[in-house]
Amino acid sequence: MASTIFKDKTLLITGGTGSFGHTVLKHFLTTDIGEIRIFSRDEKKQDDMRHELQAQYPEHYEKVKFYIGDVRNIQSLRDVMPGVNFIFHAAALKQVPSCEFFPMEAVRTNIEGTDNMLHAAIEANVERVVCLSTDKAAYPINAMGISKAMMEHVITANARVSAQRGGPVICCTRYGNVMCSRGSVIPLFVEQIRAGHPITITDPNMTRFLMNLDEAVDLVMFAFEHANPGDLFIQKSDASTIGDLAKAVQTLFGDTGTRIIGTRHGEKLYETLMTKEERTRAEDMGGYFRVAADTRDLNYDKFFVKGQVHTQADEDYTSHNTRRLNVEQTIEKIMTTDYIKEELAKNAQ
Ligand SMILES: O=c1ccn([C@@H]2O[C@H](COP(=O)(O)OP(=O)(O)O[C@H]3O[C@H](CO)[C@H](O)[C@H](O)[C@H]3O)[C@@H](O)[C@H]2O)c(=O)[nH]1
Repeated sequence: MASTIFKDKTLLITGGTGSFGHTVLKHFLTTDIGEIRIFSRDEKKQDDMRHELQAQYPEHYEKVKFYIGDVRNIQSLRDVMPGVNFIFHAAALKQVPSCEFFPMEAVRTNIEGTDNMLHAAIEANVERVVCLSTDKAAYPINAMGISKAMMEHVITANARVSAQRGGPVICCTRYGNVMCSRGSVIPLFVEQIRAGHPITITDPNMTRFLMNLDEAVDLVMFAFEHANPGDLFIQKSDASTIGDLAKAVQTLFGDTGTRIIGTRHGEKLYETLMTKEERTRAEDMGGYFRVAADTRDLNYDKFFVKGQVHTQADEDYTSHNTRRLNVEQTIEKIMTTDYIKEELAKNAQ
């Protein structure tokens, strides 16, 4: 990727050892970017990443610097900030079941951690911050989604203050399920098939937006380039039913039967990427929507205008009403991931 905007600049990725961080490195490491800082808690994951980079990118790996820290600890964020130009904030607790059982942990990492990061970024005069959220934050019903929804509000509030003071441009992205990410359903199906077990389906009629990691990075890059303070960016995404997703995986890896297990804690039948209320302020930008922040202050009286007041659009933008992939198209979509390509290559050996 040619990225002159990043020439000689320093990019910080919080939660940088995860799948998103790996994909950002794949996109940026060989460009003219100056430095990439990986900030995360787990020294083992950092060490693994360091060795991987040394082997894969012998000429570029020294651009990557590792910082142990925790977004819950603002001092560790202050320590990583000097010299940072841009931030991609990916650090989060993102598993629905674990947040359900430990909701305060989600509060500490997703809400307080994001507030800490933004304060440290504002203090350090960073130029731009893009935060990563999830569809589960729209009309949230589980602790993970609720914590991410609050995170989005923390982002909007800090973006407003930062803009007033000429500080960093802070924005947010929201996306659906990243196919084949750690612990997600596609790798689970593949393992079940390999073990000769039937694959476990919660509800064949459930739908999910399907996105690959490159698309997630593209969305973050789009937000980075186009953001006004407080904007929320959403990528238009396709979806499939879990029944069709299961058939797609079985077509590629074999059919060992299916077993219905029922909906898990905190799950929705479908996900919402953009609510009706957000749609009234959304701008269609082709492959993306921009939902502008509400820039009014608390003095509402002065904004009153006569005439029709739009408070909601007709419909939410959901995984039920977006473009629905059939089994063939779902196969094509999941084939875009490195995971599926690598696992099919193993099968061929
Ligand atoms: O054995 C299973 C497990 C899951 N599913 C279904 O498959 C879909 C996807 O499930 P995942 O567990 O892969 O993903 P979730 O939608 O539950 O979301 C989880 O995985 C996402 C990966 O993109 C994010 O990490 C998110 O935060 C995390 O909670 C859901 O409809 C789920 O009901 C099954 O049919 N059978």
